[in-house]
Amino acid sequence: MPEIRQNEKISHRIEGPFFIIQLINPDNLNALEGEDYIYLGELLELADKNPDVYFTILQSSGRFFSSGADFKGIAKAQEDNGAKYASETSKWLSNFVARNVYVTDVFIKHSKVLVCCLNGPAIGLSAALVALCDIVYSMNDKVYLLYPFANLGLVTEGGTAISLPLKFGANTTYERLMFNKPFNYDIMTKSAFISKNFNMPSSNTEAFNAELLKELKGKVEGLYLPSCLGMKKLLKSNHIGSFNEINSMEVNESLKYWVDGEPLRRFSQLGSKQRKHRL
Ligand SMILES: CC/C=C/CC(=O)SCCNC(=O)CCNC(=O)[C@H](O)C(C)(C)COP(=O)(O)OP(=O)(O)OC[C@H]1O[C@@H](n2cnc3c(N)ncnc32)[C@H](O)[C@@H]1OP(=O)(O)O
Repeated sequence: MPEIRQNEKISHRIEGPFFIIQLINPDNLNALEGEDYIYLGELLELADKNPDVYFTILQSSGRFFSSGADFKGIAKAQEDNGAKYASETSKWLSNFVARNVYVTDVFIKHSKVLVCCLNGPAIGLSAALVALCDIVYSMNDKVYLLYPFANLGLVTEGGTAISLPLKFGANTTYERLMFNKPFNYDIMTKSAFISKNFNMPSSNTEAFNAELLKELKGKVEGLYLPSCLGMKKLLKSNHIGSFNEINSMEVNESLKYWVDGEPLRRFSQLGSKQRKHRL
C-alpha cells in the first residue's frame, strides 16, 4: 500500500477486497476538522487506485457515526487572520470552499462500492458523505441523519441538494431541511436507505463492525468482483453530471454566508452550548 501520513482520528486497513476506514475519536463524537475531511478524501483516493480493492467500507466508533464539522476547528479558521489572506473571501475560499469541494468530489467520483456501517447518528458534512454511500447498514434504530444548515446559517453542502431528494424524495427533503429536523430511522427504512438493521445495542460498535464485515465477506464469496465495479460505473452514470454541477453550486452559494459571518456566530454559540439542535 502506498504511504500516507497518519491521522489520530481516522485509521485504515485492507482486508482482502475491502479497504476499511474507521473514525476513531468517539470522545468528541467523531467530529472532524477540515484537515480530517481532506485526509478522508485522500484515503478514498488510495482505495480508488488500489487494483485489489473493490469495496470501501466506512466504519466509526462509540455512540455517534460523526457529529460533523468540529466547531473548535471552525473557531481556529476564524482566528486565521494576519497577512495570510487578502480578504474574507480569500480566507473562506481556502478554509471552506476548497476542502468541501474536494472531499465531496472524491466521494462522488469514487469507483469502488462505498459501504457505510452506520453505528449511530451522523450530522452535517459527515451525514452528507453517508448519503453519498452506495449501501448503508445500521446498527440499530437509534440512527439518524441531521443536516442542520438552517440552524447554522448555511445551505446544503456535500451534494445533499441532489442526494437527499434522490434518496428520500423531494418533499420529505424540503420538510426536514427547512425545519432542521433529522431524517430518522423510520424515514430511512421507508425509503429503503438502510439495507439491513443489525439490531445491536448502541454500546457495542466494535461488535457491529465485526459482524457486518463477516457478513460482507460471506456475501462476496464466489462473485466476479470486476462486475461489481462495472455495475457501479453504470449506476453512477445516471446522476454523475448533476452531482458534479451541484457540488460546485453549493460551495459557491455557501461562500457568501461564510463571508457574511452568520455560520461563525452560530458555530460559536453551539460550542458554548448557547445553541442546540432540536432532535
Ligand atoms: C466545514 C464546514 C461544514 C459544516 C457542515 C457541518 O458539518 S454542520 C454540523 C456541525 N455539527 C453540529 O452541529 C453538531 C454539534 N453537536 C451537537 O449538537 C451535540 O454535541 C450532539 C451531536 C447533538 C450530541 O449531543 P449530546 O448531548 O449527546 O453530547 P455532547 O454535546 O455532550 O457531546 C459530547 C462531546 O462531544 C463534543 N462534540 C460534539 N459535537 C462536536 C462537534 N461538532 N465539534 C466539536 N466537538 C463536538 C462535545 O463538545 C462534547 O465534548 P465535551 O468535551 O464533553 O464538552
